[in-house]
Amino acid sequence: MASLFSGSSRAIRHTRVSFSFTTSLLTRRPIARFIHIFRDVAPLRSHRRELLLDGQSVGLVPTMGALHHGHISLVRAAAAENSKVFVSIYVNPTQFGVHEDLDSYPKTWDSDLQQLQQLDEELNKEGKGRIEAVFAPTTKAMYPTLPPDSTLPGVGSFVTITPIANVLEGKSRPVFFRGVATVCMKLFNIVEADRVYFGQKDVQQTVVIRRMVQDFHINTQVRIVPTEREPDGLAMSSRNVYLGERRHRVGLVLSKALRAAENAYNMGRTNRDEILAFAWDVTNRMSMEQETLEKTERALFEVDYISLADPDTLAEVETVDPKRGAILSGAIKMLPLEEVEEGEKLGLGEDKVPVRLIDNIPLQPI
Ligand SMILES: Nc1ncnc2c1ncn2[C@@H]1O[C@H](COP(=O)(O)OP(=O)(O)OP(=O)(O)O)[C@@H](O)[C@H]1O
Ligand SMILES: CC(C)(CO)[C@@H](O)C(=O)[O-]
Ligand code: BAL
Repeated sequence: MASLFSGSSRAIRHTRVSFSFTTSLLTRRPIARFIHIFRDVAPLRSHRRELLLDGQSVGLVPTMGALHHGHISLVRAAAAENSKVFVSIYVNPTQFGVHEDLDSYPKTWDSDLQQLQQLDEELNKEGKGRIEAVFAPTTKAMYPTLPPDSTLPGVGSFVTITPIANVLEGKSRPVFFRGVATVCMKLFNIVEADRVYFGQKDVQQTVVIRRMVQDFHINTQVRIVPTEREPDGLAMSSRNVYLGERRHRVGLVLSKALRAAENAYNMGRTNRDEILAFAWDVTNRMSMEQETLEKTERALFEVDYISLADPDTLAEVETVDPKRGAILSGAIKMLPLEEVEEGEKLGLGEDKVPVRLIDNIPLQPI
């Protein structure tokens, strides 16, 4: 098996193979095709320059790894309208608060590469754009001068997008969007993609990124890809691996609550309190139901927020303007299980890790 590295000596030397085959029209012999892996900025830039001179279009999919179908759908969207796709995999420290789950964030490098390799082979068969490179930078490459700082005062160079970054997720995670905007600015400057791809699941992130691109005149198009869900409706998320069967089942309360509120809007309601009452009814009932159960049967959760907000500013709205639509969103924290049963299907970390779940439904303008 060949080792995998980009054309540069400074790129990662990873012992796994990551290549797919493309067939030469002349010889009909398979030609090994590498997905380049870059760990540093300079070799990626020189490769990017070659692609530019060759007239190739580039789509960038920023991720933190632990890839699932949600990420795959972003890569597919990128491959549908670009000849080359770059996927970044980097668990960015500055978007995690000091007490958040940076250390326990799932890391599945081998499986990530395998998934990308398999997807690239599918894209080849479908005649779509191809996965050209994975950018998995070191922290020194991403934060070249000062080490990344996650404290609120924050020493270093940061991008802040206010007031959008201060509400909803930003209220509970005060450094989150500063970290996201900062790392995305770096990624956009490094890759200089024609288009960048983000998931609807992290709706506030999409609003922050759109605003950043507009305000800083970044020369890229922002594309938003619909939320991929499990068959039961749970929004896919890398953190779902921490949910065992019990917390997964109870965690569905969030998507059900938002769905109930969406139905109220679709039935003609536009008043905030009326719409949100349907969502709160679902979460309150589930909460009460869980509290009556034994510790070995229940999964407790806390609702952080349920919001009805303007699609562009995420400011809360009193009435939905049907011409603008709105964003219904919510966040809950699944608490660790108090007691587990023998043989119970547990998540990674045996369901002792609290898990924050977020979800949203865009209320479409009519
Ligand atoms: N279910 C999903 N459907 C569509 N896009 C998704 C989904 N989940 C994540 N994404 C998008 O993938 C990109 C990378 O996200 P990330 O790597 O943080 O994964 P994640 O599943 O959101 O992880 P977590 O929420 O646990 O941090 C983001 O643009 C995110 O919105
Ligand atoms: C956009 C992102 C990759 C920045 O670290 C991250 O916030 C994510 O995965 O959604
Ligand atoms: N998907 C957003 C990254 C985070 O929650 O940290």
